[in-house]
Amino acid sequence: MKIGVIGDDFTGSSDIANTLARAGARTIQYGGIPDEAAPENIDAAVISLKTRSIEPSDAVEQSLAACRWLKANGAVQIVFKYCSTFDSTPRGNIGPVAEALLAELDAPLALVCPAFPENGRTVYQGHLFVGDRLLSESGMEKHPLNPMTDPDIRRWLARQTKAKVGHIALPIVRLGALDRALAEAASRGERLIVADAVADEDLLKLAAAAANHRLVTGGSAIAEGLPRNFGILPERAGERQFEGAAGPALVISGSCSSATRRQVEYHRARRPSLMVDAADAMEAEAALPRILEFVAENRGKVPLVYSSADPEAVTAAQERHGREALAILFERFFAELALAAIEMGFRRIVVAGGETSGAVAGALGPTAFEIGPEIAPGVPALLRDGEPRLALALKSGNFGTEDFFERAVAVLGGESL
Ligand SMILES: Nc1ncnc2c1ncn2[C@@H]1O[C@H](COP(=O)(O)OP(=O)(O)O)[C@@H](O)[C@H]1O
Ligand SMILES: O=C(O)[C@@H](O)C(=O)COP(=O)(O)O
Repeated sequence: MKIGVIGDDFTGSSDIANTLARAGARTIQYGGIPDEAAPENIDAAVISLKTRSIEPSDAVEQSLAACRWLKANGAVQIVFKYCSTFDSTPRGNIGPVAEALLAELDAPLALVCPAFPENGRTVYQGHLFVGDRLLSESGMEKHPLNPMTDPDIRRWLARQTKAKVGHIALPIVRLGALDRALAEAASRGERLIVADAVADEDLLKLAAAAANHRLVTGGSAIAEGLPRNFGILPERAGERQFEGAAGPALVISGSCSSATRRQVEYHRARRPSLMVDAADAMEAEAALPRILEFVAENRGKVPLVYSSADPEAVTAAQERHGREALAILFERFFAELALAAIEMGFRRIVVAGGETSGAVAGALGPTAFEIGPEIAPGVPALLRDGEPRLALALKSGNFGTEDFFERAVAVLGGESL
């Protein structure tokens, strides 16, 4: 293995696994730190953690354990994957984890590259944009767990870490003067270097400049250019084949992002759909049988079960029940629902929401996933080739077009779009 990735949530991990596979790297994605050794013939392994919204000290501990497993399995370069909208709070966890990984890898510095131009996330003058809006005016300022209220990534990151934060501006990236800029940053004692990037070409230049870096941090798009540093070329991506899984499909949505709420509306207008509210999540034992009955009745019709709600409803529910307590209850509820549906014979599962996906994937236990075709930018189909064989699409809240759920169900069944 050449590249070892530590992902801070499950959907983000499948996003970067997809990018690496597209770039020609033979990639495997693990749910958690595996018990066994990595296969000999892979180029990249992605360990999906669920560390985005936990205590910083826990996130550091788990990330270091993942880093050690990857190093022990031959990884030459470690990538710390976080969200392209830099999802974190003033306490972390991006800063504390990045700082701990720098120390673990004895690395002088690392790039900080959240930009993901294909999905509209760009960094300019150290500020993160989503489309033509600053991050803090993009809807992310109302995220249920990590409201992103400051678009200046340098300032936001500096609140999270003692490591000195630097910045490389777009003209330096474009002029190809990166080696010198990085050497100067190191001489100033800067350790986490926020890099401007507004197009894929910028990220390719940054990836080339990071060829000898032990640690790279960022969203998935920085990974497009990393395999070629090891002589791995995109042509191999054509070798990917995917049969998918046969069997009924279920869609679960715990994301409250605006893109997911549009997807829920689209699906609701066409397919059987049922909303789960805070009271259901709190009384899961009573609510689950009713919801499973709905799922069973609609087997074969791609039923949707969702808790996605608008920001006002989310805030009201959080004020009543507590933000974290409620998040945990919904996540546990959806994980149980997914397991019960699999027990009932469902074989294609689509989940919207990073934390929600992490909870569902976590309930499947330590698992290795094969990376299938891309359903939407940043979202691959995944296959668990165990007993039973399952096809999954685990979608970041913000990704995908309106009709994502039905597209996903088709791809998971082995159809090409
Ligand atoms: N109706 C709701 N009210 C409050 N919190 C909710 C509601 N529905 C889902 N949640 C919680 O909000 C969080 C959404 O995060 P996540 O699943 O990562 O979605 P995204 O990918 O959009 O960030 C989860 O922890 C989920 O349990
Ligand atoms: O980088 C991204 O935007 C995604 O890969 C990602 O991390 C998604 O996180 P959620 O929106 O919380 O699913």
